[in-house]
Amino acid sequence: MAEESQKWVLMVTAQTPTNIAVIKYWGKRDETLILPVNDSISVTLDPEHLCTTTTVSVSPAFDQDRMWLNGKEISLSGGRFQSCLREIRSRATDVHDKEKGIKITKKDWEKLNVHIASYNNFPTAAGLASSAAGFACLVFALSKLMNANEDHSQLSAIARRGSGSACRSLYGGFVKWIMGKDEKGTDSLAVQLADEKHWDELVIVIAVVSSQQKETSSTTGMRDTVETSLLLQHRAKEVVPKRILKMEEAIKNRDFASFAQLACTDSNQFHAVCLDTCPPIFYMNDTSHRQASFLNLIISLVEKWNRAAGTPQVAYTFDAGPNAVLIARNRETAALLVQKLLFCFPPKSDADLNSFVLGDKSILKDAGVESLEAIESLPAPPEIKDPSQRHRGDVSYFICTRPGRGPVVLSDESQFLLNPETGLPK
Ligand SMILES: Nc1ncnc2c1ncn2[C@@H]1O[C@H](COP(=O)(O)OP(=O)(O)OP(=O)(O)O)[C@@H](O)[C@H]1O
Ligand SMILES: C[C@@](O)(CCOP(=O)(O)OP(=O)(O)O)CC(=O)O
Repeated sequence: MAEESQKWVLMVTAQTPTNIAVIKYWGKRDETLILPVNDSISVTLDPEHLCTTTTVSVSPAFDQDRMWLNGKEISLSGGRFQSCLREIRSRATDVHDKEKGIKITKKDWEKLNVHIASYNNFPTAAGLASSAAGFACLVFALSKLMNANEDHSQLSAIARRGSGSACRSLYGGFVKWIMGKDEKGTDSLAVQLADEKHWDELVIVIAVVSSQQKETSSTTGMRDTVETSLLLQHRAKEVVPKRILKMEEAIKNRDFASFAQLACTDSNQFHAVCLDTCPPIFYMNDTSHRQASFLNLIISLVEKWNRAAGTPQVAYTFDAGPNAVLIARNRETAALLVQKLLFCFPPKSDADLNSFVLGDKSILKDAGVESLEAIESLPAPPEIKDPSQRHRGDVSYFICTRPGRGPVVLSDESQFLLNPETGLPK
């Protein structure tokens, strides 16, 4: 270790995307190792719009491991954080920073403490996969700091110990989490099926209904499901294995009809499995009649539209919360989708369009909706039964995004979350 001073601080900052499952992970066969009961497939979302940024740092001056999440110090004592830290430390190798004159040997890493600061540019624990982006980013950044020469699949198996879905955020594009067979979980890891450029016409629109933290966490929910649902056993054994093969084919061939049909059916079955749990879990209409009508409307709109068009235009999928994720086959369809959504779910009258539609705002231009007045004069979608009923304010905001890239290291110091001199939050 650099003997002369205790002052040095070495740090790495990384940025990692979230992902949305199109074949869902729900249920563990091993709670501690986080081993799933079935394979799953996801699309990585563009980190330009939704991402986690994490700075990790090391210094002989740090007297314990510490972490700040979204500016607030949190405890690292939980088993999931401890597993990730332990697994990465055990793979650390020698680090030599010639510029700073710092040498850290493999053995030193056992004694050195780390400081971690992380920031999600979207709501945490609200069903937008913050744990996925968060743990993927933590593991990726630590692997760079500690020079753990593992490939992304090996890192994904470590991120899995933080949160199952996190393993899929180690890659961009289209990703499969292979459940694996090994009791120790060494083969339960993510692989990339295709990168984000393979199918870059897809446009993803997320309708955020509630940014509040949800009532039943995924972890507790899926534990109850494994214990009580017979439907889950059927799903994991009979349904998902076949669906995974079909979804891989659909992605490979950019076959949107098949992709959409599989994604919608799988989301619906995931929620059926939640209902089949004792006590039942209502992720899709958790808190209010308002939310239930939002979901009915969105699903029936997409289903009717797809049927009328003769082939699917849009896929929907819902995770462990009421937010809707809609995947449009191309930009043209996405513009139509945005028009229909804005007609049905206009913002409150005092809203500002700029904070109502986030992410890739250029879709608004394509949709011809560049002002609040334009939303008011949109034509009623033919799929809607009662055009006089507009559900004003039911959607908090929309995020327009697309399939995106995997983790990257950031070199711009202005994006670092820790002070390079002190290793404390900026
Ligand atoms: N940036 C981050 N770095 C490390 N851990 C994080 C980060 N963001 C969130 N987490 C962890 O994930 C937890 C939230 O996970 P949870 O599964 O409840 O919500 P979510 O991931 O946002 O929603 P969902 O999994 O349903 O999509 C936080 O309490 C924290 O432990
Ligand atoms: C509905 C899901 O989003 C469930 C995600 O569950 P988590 O990965 O959050 O659960 P833990 O492994 O217990 O941390 C479906 C999916 O992402 O595949």
